[in-house]
Amino acid sequence: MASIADYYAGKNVLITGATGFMGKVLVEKLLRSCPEVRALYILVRPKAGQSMQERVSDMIKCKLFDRVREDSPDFHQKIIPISSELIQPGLAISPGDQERLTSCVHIIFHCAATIRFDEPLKHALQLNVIATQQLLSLAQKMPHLQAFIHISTAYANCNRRHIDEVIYPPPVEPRKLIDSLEWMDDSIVREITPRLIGDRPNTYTYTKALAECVVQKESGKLSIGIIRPSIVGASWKEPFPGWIDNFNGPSGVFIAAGKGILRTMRANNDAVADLIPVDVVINLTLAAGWYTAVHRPKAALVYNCTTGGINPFHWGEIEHHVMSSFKRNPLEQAFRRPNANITSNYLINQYWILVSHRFPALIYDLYLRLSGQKPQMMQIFNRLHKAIGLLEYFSSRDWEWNSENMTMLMGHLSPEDRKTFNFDVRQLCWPEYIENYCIGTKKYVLNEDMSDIPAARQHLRKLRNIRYTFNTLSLVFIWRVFIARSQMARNIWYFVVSLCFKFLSFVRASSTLAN
Ligand SMILES: CCCCCCCCCCCCCCCCCCCC(=O)SCCNC(=O)CCNC(=O)[C@H](O)C(C)(C)COP(=O)(O)OP(=O)(O)OC[C@H]1O[C@@H](n2cnc3c(N)ncnc32)[C@H](O)[C@@H]1OP(=O)(O)O
Ligand SMILES: NC(=O)C1=CN([C@@H]2O[C@H](COP(=O)(O)OP(=O)(O)OC[C@H]3O[C@@H](n4cnc5c(N)ncnc54)[C@H](OP(=O)(O)O)[C@@H]3O)[C@@H](O)[C@H]2O)C=CC1
Repeated sequence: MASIADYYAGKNVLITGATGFMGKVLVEKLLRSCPEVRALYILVRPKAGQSMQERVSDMIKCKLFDRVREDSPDFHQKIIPISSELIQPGLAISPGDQERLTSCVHIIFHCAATIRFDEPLKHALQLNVIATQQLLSLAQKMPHLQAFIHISTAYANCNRRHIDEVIYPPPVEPRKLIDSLEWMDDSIVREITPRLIGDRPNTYTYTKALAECVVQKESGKLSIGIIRPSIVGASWKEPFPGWIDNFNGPSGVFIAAGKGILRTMRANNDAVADLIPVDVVINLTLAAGWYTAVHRPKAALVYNCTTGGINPFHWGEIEHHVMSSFKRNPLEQAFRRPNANITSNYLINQYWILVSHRFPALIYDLYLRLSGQKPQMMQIFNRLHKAIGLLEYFSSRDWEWNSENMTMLMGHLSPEDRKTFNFDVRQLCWPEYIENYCIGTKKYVLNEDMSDIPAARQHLRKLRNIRYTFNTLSLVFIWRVFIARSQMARNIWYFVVSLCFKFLSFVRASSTLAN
């Protein structure tokens, strides 16, 4: 049987979401490990004042593409951007481009989605469900299409504790929901959203579940694979360890903790933290594309792409490794020393929010005001609390995913493909991965230089000294206030001071004797 790279040789691949986190890694890996692939058609929209072409040129200049640039400097010639806005009718693809795509595409990877947890339902539905439906309609017009790979999420069915590699019945018939929301005012939709999403935490997981059903409906006509990654994190090995370019999922939490801003968060120490490196997800995705095209399974195959059942790691362990990693490799200009704790107790968390978030923010904003600057810390904390509040659902619960199809797929790969498209997470060493992840957030998300680490360490020492001074002054202040008011407090104070003197005299005497 053809190897994965042999299969992709001469193939035209269509990718949505190629400018996103996972899409970029997919494009890079395809070009690097399947150098004979004919062309990658990527659906891109103009954004933030940049044309489609400008966005793609910026994308391929990024560090992620350094390795493929070295191997084949002309790699960009294989990337063919197609203008498309996925929430428009017909995906806003011009008739000429539609014809071009339908006549040549062999395989589709559908990565585009809105992954925001606070997305209004109508928009999430338009992008995650209706656009998927439109892409499937386009796919059906492609005579050479061999596989349609849809990227879902392991949390599409997070209202269940045990999740098999099956498509569960939808919470509502997608067509009915689409028809009803079409005529509804945004304010009405906002009001009924909690009722509609029911026991799911947000519109993202809800619409991703609906999208799976939409995809399943076409599985009689197309060869389909559905990839369900859990929490996608920085790369494990490829193209280099620790590559990450966004604040999503745990990355923003790690950075906020590394900067000393985040000191407390609600999470269950003993719950499995189902992180999965992005390169593992992409390797599995490419292998699933190959398998789907070669074996043409009759029903859509679902791949739960998770680590918890194979190589579990827990939030408590993550906390420990993140904190120690940022102490070894500190971020620049930290607000406080990194020292975050997770707790599952609501009240304890609220207490620490008050003491370790709100109080320091208040003092710092006061300092900014007094020095003629604009206060900003309270605002930063308000945004952080909003983001953390949306993530807590996932860090406080445990799920069990069955990942038999991942194992089955691995069994079908040749020894060579198993190395090139490695998704065997049994080999993942978590402490090393977390260390590289934290360094990756520093280097690639915050663009900080590793050569500045000594200065960052010096800054942490300065912060420690400020804390010691502040604590000492506070203690003295509190005692002085008490001493002025109560005889008993005064007695205790004199007792403590005399004890300290006695201890000091004892130390001095014993050091004189020793000399
Ligand atoms: C105590 C510490 C120890 C560490 C151990 C414990 C760690 C526990 C971590 C728990 C993490 C659990 C994560 C679970 C996720 C599972 C989900 C399932 C997986 C998926 O299928 S999808 C991927 C996940 N999706 C997301 O993560 C998206 C979530 N984000 C949002 O919904 C929105 O961004 C949010 C949070 C509502 C904020 O919206 P808004 O205020 O409108 O801000 P913007 O998004 O426009 O961003 C503005 C600006 O801020 C940057 N940003 C975004 N998030 C953060 C952040 N968390 N920290 C810092 N900065 C952030 C963003 O990049 C923007 O910057 P610009 O420069 O572009 O303006
Ligand atoms: N990140 C994670 O932890 C996980 C992600 N997933 C799934 O993986 C897939 C990729 O996620 P990820 O890469 O992290 O997401 P990103 O947000 O990084 O990327 C989303 C992509 O979709 C594109 N897109 C969004 N809206 C439109 C639109 N209206 N028209 C055209 N393109 C659009 C974006 O384009 P643009 O650059 O123009 O905005 C971008 O390329 C998603 O399906 C997600 O559900 C699953 C599990 C976990």
